[in-house]
Amino acid sequence: QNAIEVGGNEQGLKRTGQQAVYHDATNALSLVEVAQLLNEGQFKPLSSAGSTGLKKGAFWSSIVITNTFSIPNDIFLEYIDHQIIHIDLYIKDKLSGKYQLVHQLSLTKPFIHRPVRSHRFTLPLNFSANETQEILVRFGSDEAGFTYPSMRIWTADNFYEAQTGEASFISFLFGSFFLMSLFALVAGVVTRQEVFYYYSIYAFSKITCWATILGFTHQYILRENFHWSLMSTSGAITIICGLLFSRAFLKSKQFTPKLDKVLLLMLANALLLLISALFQIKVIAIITITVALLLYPVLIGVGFARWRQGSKEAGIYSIAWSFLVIGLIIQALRDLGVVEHNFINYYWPPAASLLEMLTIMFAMSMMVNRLRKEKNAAKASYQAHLEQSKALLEMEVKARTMELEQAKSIAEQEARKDPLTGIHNRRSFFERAEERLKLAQRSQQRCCLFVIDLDHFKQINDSMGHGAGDQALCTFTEIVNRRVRETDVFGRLGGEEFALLVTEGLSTAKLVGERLVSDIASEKITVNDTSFSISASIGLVEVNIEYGIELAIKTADEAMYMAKRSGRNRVMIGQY
Ligand SMILES: Nc1nc2c(ncn2[C@@H]2O[C@H](COP(=O)(O)OP(=O)(O)OP(=O)(O)O)[C@@H](O)[C@H]2O)c(=O)[nH]1
Repeated sequence: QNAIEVGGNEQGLKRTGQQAVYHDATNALSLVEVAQLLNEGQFKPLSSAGSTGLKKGAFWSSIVITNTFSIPNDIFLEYIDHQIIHIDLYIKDKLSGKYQLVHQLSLTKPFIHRPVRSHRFTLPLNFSANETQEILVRFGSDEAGFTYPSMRIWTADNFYEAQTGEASFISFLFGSFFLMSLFALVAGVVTRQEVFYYYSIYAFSKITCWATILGFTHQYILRENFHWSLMSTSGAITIICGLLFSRAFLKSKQFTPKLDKVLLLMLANALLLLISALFQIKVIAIITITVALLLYPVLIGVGFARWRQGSKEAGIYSIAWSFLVIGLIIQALRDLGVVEHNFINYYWPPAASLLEMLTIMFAMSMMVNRLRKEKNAAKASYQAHLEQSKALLEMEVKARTMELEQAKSIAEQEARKDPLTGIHNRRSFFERAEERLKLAQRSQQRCCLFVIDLDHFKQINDSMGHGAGDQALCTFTEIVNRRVRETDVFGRLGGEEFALLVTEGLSTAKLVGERLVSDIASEKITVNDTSFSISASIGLVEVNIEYGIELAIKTADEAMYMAKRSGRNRVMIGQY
């Protein structure tokens, strides 16, 4: 077997390689038996690239290393993947020719037992000047597991320097997850959108998941009691959080109910993974985690379906989830030994996870923007609706007020009218007459007042009936109305007694009165084929405006009675 030459500046670029590997599928071979197999030439190059794939038992690797340095050299062998259950390292004793156990590292042991405090298994070897050491390494897992039977070769100083660089990258990764989790939590409190809380928990679960898978939980938190099942547990929690977040963000239950059923199945599978991890049932854990990861692309489909329905942010979500799925596919290809392990495919899954979270954050900012726009639009439409209702209400109030005013004015007019004849009633006559007298006083006009009473009206009622009496009253009103002018005030004082105020001097008024008497007497009234005529007695007085209307009425009334006494059907002038 060719020796690997190491110098004083090894930077982890050289590997112990997989040139001489033996698979002990029974996991029962002793060190002596394995050394025998090596001597018999049973150690062969590994057929797959890097990883052994999911296999039971242990893998043994034979390595020969020569220190080309002419002084002693401290060399570190670093296992290339995050975790393995057991690594045992044996060195051939130069005197006895037998292999002797030098390091026994195990994931189940407290972290403190590791000879190098690193999250990946690292085994130190001391070489004297130009020394060659024959090494056997046993890579073991309790049941079936992935193994990369190769290790990076470092000189101690370079190893610690590289660790510092890696720590910066990890700090950035976890710091970003933490900030996103915190930011989403605040956004949840502010917006009251439960999707932000899901995102916050999901982002936080990524920290616990990657910290556990990459070995930091063992290094810093659970130093005493770490178990492989914690990796599955943290993975299950992240898958559950991711599914819960996705269902809330994509609203799959509402808009893609069929695909949502698949998501529920995925949730059930993730729960089974969680339970099998908690109860440390490795076979079910491996099956369920494989199913979970194989079904991950379904979420890209749900996002795509929602995007087709018009949700832009769901499209961005699909892109984000694609980053994660591509990362996981690369990891799977590496784990299965299809592609060679390298630094990029080692860190791509957590980096893709960060890229996924950042992209989803962007999708959520789009969602918030959309919600804000929708809220503003709803507010504007509500405002418009409110203003429209207000305008309608104002119009309604105006119309109602107008109707009321009209009704009021009609009622007022009605209140002033005599219901039978339609002329002013007593109260209205007095109001109008007073107004008229004031006007006349201002324009120095003369006014005369008639008090008119129908003659023997009781007889009409008694002989022809009340209806005929009413008819006579109406006909009488019409006759007077024909004679009155706009400036005159004509009203019914009560019963068959009327008053008429005219803006005329006494002589003209007397003529008017006589014409009225003759008009009334000459009018024939026909009720039920029976014709009859009426007559009226009129008392006339020239109004002394200073004395007011009441006294004028009284005086004219007396004159009217004089006319009655003098034989009726005539005009008599009264004196104050
Ligand atoms: N049909 C009718 N009759 C009325 C109305 N108002 C009052 N009367 C009647 O008018 C009559 C007035 O009668 P009297 O006061 O005795 O006077 P008269 O019969 O006209 O006699 P002289 O005035 O002396 O000519 C009464 O019979 C009242 O009932 C009315 O609105 N309609």
